[in-house]
Parts: sequence; C-alpha cells; structure tokens
Amino acid sequence: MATVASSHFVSKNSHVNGASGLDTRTNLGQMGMWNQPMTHNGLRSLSNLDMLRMKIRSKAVARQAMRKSEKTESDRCVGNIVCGNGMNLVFVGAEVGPWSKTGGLGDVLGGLPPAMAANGHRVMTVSPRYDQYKDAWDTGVPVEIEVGGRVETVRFFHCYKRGVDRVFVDHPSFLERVWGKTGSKIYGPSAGEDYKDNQFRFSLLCQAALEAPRVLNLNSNKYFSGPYGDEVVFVANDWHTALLPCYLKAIYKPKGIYENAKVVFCIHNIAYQGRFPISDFSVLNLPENLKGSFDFIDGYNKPVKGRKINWMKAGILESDRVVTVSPFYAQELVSGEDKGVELDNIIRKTGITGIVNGMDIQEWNPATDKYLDTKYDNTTVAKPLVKEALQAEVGLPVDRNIPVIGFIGRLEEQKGSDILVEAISKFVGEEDVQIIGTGKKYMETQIEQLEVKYPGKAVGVAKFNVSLAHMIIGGSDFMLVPSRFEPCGLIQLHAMRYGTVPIVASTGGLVDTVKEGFTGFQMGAFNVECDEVDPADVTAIATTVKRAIATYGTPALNEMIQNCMAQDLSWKGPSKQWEKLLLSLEVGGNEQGLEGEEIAPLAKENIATP
Ligand SMILES: Nc1ncnc2c1ncn2[C@@H]1O[C@H](COP(=O)(O)OP(=O)(O)O[C@H]2O[C@H](CO)[C@@H](O)[C@H](O)[C@H]2O)[C@@H](O)[C@H]1O
Ligand SMILES: OC[C@H]1O[C@H](O[C@H]2[C@H](O)[C@@H](O)[C@@H](O[C@H]3[C@H](O)[C@@H](O)[C@@H](O)O[C@@H]3CO)O[C@@H]2CO)[C@H](O)[C@@H](O)[C@@H]1O
Repeated sequence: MATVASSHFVSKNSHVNGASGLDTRTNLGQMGMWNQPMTHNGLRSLSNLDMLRMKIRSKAVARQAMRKSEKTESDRCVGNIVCGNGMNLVFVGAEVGPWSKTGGLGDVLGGLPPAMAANGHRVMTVSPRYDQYKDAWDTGVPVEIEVGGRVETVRFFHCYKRGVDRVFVDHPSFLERVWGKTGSKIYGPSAGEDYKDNQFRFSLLCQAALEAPRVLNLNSNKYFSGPYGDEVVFVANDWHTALLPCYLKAIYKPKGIYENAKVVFCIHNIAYQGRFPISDFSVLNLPENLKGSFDFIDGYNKPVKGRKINWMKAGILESDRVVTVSPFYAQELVSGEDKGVELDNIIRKTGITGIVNGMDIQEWNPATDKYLDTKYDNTTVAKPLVKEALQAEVGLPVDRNIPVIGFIGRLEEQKGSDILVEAISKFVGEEDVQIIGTGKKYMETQIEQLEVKYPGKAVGVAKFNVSLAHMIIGGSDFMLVPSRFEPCGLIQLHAMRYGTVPIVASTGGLVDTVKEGFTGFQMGAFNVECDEVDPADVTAIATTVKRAIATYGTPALNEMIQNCMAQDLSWKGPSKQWEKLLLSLEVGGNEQGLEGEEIAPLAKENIATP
C-alpha cells in the first residue's frame, strides 16, 4: 500500500427452529454452537448422511411452507432487527476482513455479508483459519476431505458477528504457514511468490465450504437455527474458490445433495487466475469430464510452457452466474484479450453482471475512526488537524497550508506506483510527496527511496499498516489512484467519505464511482502493459495533479469535498443489487428479506475485533 502527499504530497437472516432434525445435539451455549451427532462427515462415507439430508431437506421444504402461511410482519421483525424469510447465503473466500486481509477481497468478504444479513438473509462466510482468532470458537466438528490422493481432516471454528456466521476452516496448511502474518503471507512466503501447495490448500477450502452448511448446527440468533441445509446460494470469490462449483457438480449433485443449490462466481481481479500445469488436474479430485472447463493455453512459460489448467476459467464456466465488482469493469472484461486477460471469450459466452462495491461505513467513518486522534464530520473543520498529525507521523514538515496527496495500494503493477514514482519528479518542485506501500520488492525500494530523492517532500512506507492507511485517508487533501486497471477500487470510496478528493485513472470501478469535476479528477485510461511505464501516463498524472492542486483552497474544491462526503457509499445499495441477482437464481424457498437498517442493531454490538 502506499500514500502520496503533494504540493504537499502524502505518497503512501422466521425463526427456523428445529431445521435440522438432528435430535441428538448438545447445546454448547454462548456461541450458539451445537455439537454434531456425527463425529466426522467424510466425502467418502456419505450414505447415512444422504438419508439424513433427505430428512433435512423435506423438513426445510415444510418449514418454508409454514413460514409463508403463518408468519405475520410483526412475527418476522422484532424491533429493528431485520429477519425476513430470506435466502441461505454462503460466501467463500481466501480472505475475510478483518480476520484476514491483504487487500480489497478481504474488505468485500468483510462488508457485503453483514449487509446481506441486514437485508434479512441467513449469511455465512467460509474462509481459512490463518490465525488463532480470539473470537472464533472450535465447533468440535471435523470433516474428512479427499484431495491430492490423500484424506485430510479439517475442523471448523465459528463466531457470529454483525449478523453473519463467520466460519473458519482449520488445517495446518493455513494456520502453521500464516500465523501472525495474515496481512502478508496468505498466498505465499512473500509478494509475488506462491506456496507450492496452493492448489491443495484452496481445494481444501472449497470442499470444506461445501460441507459447512450441512454439518454445522448453528444457533447464532433467535431467528435462525440448525444447519443451513441444501437450499443454499454459494458466492465463490476469485480463483481460490473456483473449484467449488466443480465439486458441487461432480460430487454432491449426483448424490442428490444440494440439488437446487446455485453458485455465483465473483471476479475481484482477473489478473489472478490460478494457472497451473495440466498434469495437476489429477490432484484436484475431479472427474475427467470436467477437464475441458479447465483447459487453457497461453503464450507464457509460467508456471510451465504450453497447455495448462486455469481455475478461474473453470469457476466461470461451472457457476450459474458470473459477477464482477463494477459495471465498467464488466464491460472491460469482455472488451478484448488484454483487459479480459485471455478469458474475455469465455466471459462473453457466460455473460457477466457488474455490481459496484460498497464500503464498510463502520470501519471507515471520520466521525468515529479509532485511528484518528481528531474526529471530524462534513464540516471538515477539524480535518487540517488530522493532516498535521499525518505529516508529523511520517516525518514531513507540519504545515496545514501545503496540499497533501496520498497513495495507498498493494505495490503491484496494477496499482501504478511505478508510474507515480516517475511522475513525482514532474510536479514535485515546490510540492511535497509522502508515500507508504507494501508489495513487490523492487516497488518497495522505489517507494522507500522517495524520501532520499525528495527530502522533506516525499515519504514512502513499505508496510501493511492499517493505522497509517486510516491516517492517510483522513489526513490527505487528495488521494491518487493511478491504476493500470482497477476492478472496483475501495481506496477512492474510503477517501471520498473522509472528504479527501480522488484523482483517478479512468478504468474499471474508478469510472463508475468518481465523477470528473464533481467528486474528483479523472486522468484518462492508462496503458495496461505492465512491463513498462508509458510516458503518456506519467504526463497524465503530472498534468492532473497540477490541475487538482490549482483548486486547493478554492470554493470549487470545497464543493467537491461536500459532494464526496454527501454520498451514500455504504453496502446498502450494492447489497440490494446483489439480493436481486441472487433471488433471480430461484433457489427453492428463497425469498426477499425485509427492508431494514443497513446493519441491524444486534449486529452493531458485534463488531469484529479479532
Ligand atoms: N499497505 C497497506 N496497509 C494497510 N492497508 C492497505 C495497504 N494496502 C492496501 N490496503 C488496504 O487494502 C484495501 C485495498 O482495496 P482495493 O479494492 O482498493 O484494492 P485490491 O486490489 O486489493 O482489491 C481487489 O478487489 C477489490 C474488491 O472487489 C476491488 O475493489 C479492487 O479493484 C481489486 O483490485 C483497502 O482497504 C486498503 O486500505
Ligand atoms: O485482496 C487483495 C487481492 O488478493 C487476491 O490476490 C492474490 C492472488 O489471488 C494470489 O494468487 C497472489 O497473487 C500472486 C500470484 O499468484 C503470483 O503468481 C504473482 O503474480 O504475484 C501475485 C501477487 O503476489 O496474491 C494476490 C494478493 O497479493 C485476490 O485474488 C485479489 O482480487 C485481491 O485484489
């Protein structure tokens, strides 16, 4: 991540009792966990369970019918807590904030599920247990999973926060590797380097996620209890979860399990597809007839030359719907090979829906932000104090009259920090620049060198630092987002809520969320070729930054600040679009939840603090 600063630049879901029919459970109390009558639930020994499932399914159908006939509005809604009949939703992802996060994927898995719960749906997330989360308890439910020719046991940890069942898959390949480093070592030992067994790890995640709704007797609140059962919509996120629709189709549905379940595959970033040697298909525990969905040829030697398997391709093809995180990015993905990263032809066939991301308005709220010594609101009267605190924090001259430009992003080619570094020399002159960032080694070095090149004017911090990220969002006047491509982008949303005006490249969600001259500045689209810095892009940054700085202190900028802060950037709107799309899948018994607050009061009391 990084934030730039300038003329001062800071670069751097009624009541579903007895849903299960599993009479032998033991209430474990506080956490709402019930012990499973079965000690394990391996994919190899499903016969008894199949019968049990049939029982669950028929009870579920009966329950749905009862709900519809007997429930009145007041039964369904107690106080302000939204508890419509709703859908059973299971979001699956490699990251879920705040427990695990290397970037925006974690934010979305953190923020969208509570918003869906607040819309009246029963919502679970399933992600790995990378750390000993102090708020997540062992359910005592082990599951045996076959992967790579061996049988592995995973356990489920659970907590209930903000209306969502947060389920964490426990296996040594997650915990032992990543413990204490959930901000950086989720995918590999260092940025750009992957764990060799990532296919094994994420296969485990996908299979565990298919087991969780069936084996976990959850009693998290008085409106829902028992297992989620079979009538589920899974939302799989990015390549790590692409095997889920494949296992559903190949292993579960043929056994009569999850017959009506559906999968939505959400693309957060098509740059990461999970391409592996074709020979690795044999370790995935999938039948040969699915191989075609994975089959992929590209011109690269990485990880091997020639024919490959492509997880994301299979995820797209085997899911019921494909979604991405902004309408403009959806258009870009089908526009050609470069922006569709060689999956454009596949997505053109399946179709894709773009729903812009929301942001977590609890974590990111200038009036309550725990990382800011001084809180502020849309009067922005106290914002200069936050700026001064930021300047002092990063060691730049403290002067509220100098415009400060921030930059925050994973230091990957995507984010354009390398273009920014070149552009700084073109406008730094009398301006100051501060940068913080984390990512690929050479980009870290570039960022860290800024204060050597531009002493007193630019600072780079190559670290994943949540507190500093909040200070930069709050303390900067402008936020620079020079991305080569940006599926949605959350930085500009965070910035706008804090009255920090975004200066953005005209790509993906940045086009959908930042309006030129009204809520920010557009720089035009950049060259998506990641191996070089295009001089035209350098010029575009320099020119637009100068244009933005020229508005500093003017009524025009003040108006833009007010426009930025007046927007509802929460998950409320996007979650309604998600609801519409998910309902259209017509999974048995699914209904619209009841309109209510964005985050139910009960949920508000349960803000996650891992
Ligand atoms: N060094 C650092 N220290 C602390 N926090 C840091 C940090 N670097 C980044 N962050 C945080 O990580 C998040 C980044 O989110 P983005 O959506 O902007 O980008 P990302 O590319 O990771 O996400 C991808 O998925 C999301 C979600 O769909 C899409 O919005 C996006 O376009 C797509 O690329 C922000 O919350 C930011 O504060
Ligand atoms: O939330 C931040 C992003 O997290 C995910 O991206 C990760 C990606 O899925 C992983 O595969 C890995 O990417 C590395 C890639 O595998 C490797 O070959 C090399 O190109 O370096 C990449 C970066 O290290 O790490 C990514 C996170 O850095 C998620 O898929 C994205 O949508 C999120 O933006």
